[in-house]
Amino acid sequence: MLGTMSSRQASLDQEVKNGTSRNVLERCASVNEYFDISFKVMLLGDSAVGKTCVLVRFKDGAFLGGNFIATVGIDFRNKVVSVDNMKVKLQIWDTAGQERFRSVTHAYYRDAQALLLLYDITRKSSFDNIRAWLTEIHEYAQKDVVIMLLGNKSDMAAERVIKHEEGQKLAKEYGVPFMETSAKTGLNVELAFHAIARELTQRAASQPHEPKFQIHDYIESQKQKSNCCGGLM
Ligand SMILES: Nc1nc2c(ncn2[C@@H]2O[C@H](COP(=O)(O)OP(=O)(O)OP(=O)(O)O)[C@@H](O)[C@H]2O)c(=O)[nH]1
Repeated sequence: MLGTMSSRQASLDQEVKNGTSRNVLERCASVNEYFDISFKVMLLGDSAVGKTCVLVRFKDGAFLGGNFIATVGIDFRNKVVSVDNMKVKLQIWDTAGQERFRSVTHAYYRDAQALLLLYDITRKSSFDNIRAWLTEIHEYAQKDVVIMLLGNKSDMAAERVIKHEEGQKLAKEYGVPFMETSAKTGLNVELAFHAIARELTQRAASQPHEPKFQIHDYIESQKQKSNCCGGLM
C-alpha cells in the first residue's frame, strides 16, 4: 500500500513537473495572457480548510459547494491582476492538505515567493496545526518568502470555535499579516491575493532578486574555483 502511494506521488510529481498532466496542459494553453511580472504563490493548510475553494473563488468568482473532493498531490491556476500600472501574473499552487501528500508538496516550497496559510475557523485542530505548518515552512521555503495567515469559512458564524482575536494573536506572534476569509461569500479573498501581488511587486521593484542572486552565485562559484586551483582573485 505504501509502495503504491509513493509511486503514485512520484508519478504525479513528475506529471506536474513535465507539464504532461492533462489539466496542467489545458491550463497552460488557456493562460497566454500578457503580463509584466510573474510570481508563484502556494496555498497551504490542513485538508478541508478551503484552499481549493479560496482559489476557485479568486480565479472564477464562484463557490465550490457540495461534496468535498480532496486535492490529490498538487494543482495550479494562473490569474493576472493589476498592480498600479503593471500586469502581475500569480501562478497559484493548490496543495493537498492530507499528510500522505506532504512529500510531493515539500518539493514546491522552495520556488514559492508567497504562501497563504489557511485554517478553518470552525475546526480547532486546523488552527492548532498552524504552528506545525510554520515550522515546515521554515524548513522548506525560501527565507524571504511572504506569508499570510487566513482564517477561512468566516461565513459559518454559528459553528465558529476560533475567535478573530486568536487568529490575530497567532499572526502577530509570527509577524505575519492576518485576515479572515470566506470562499462562500468571497469576503477578503480578492484582497488577500491583491495584497500578496502588491507586496511581491514592490519587493521586486526595490530589490530585483534574480540578477542579484545570479551575480552572487557566479561570484561565489568563481571564488571557489580560484581557491581550489590557484587562479584569479
Ligand atoms: N461555508 C463554507 N464552506 C467552505 C468554505 N471554503 C470551503 N468550504 C467547504 O469546505 C470543504 C473543503 O473545501 P476544499 O477547498 O476542498 O478544502 P481543501 O483545503 O482544498 O482540502 P484538501 O484538498 O484536502 O487540502 C468543501 O466542502 C467546501 O465546500 C467557506 O469559506 N465557507
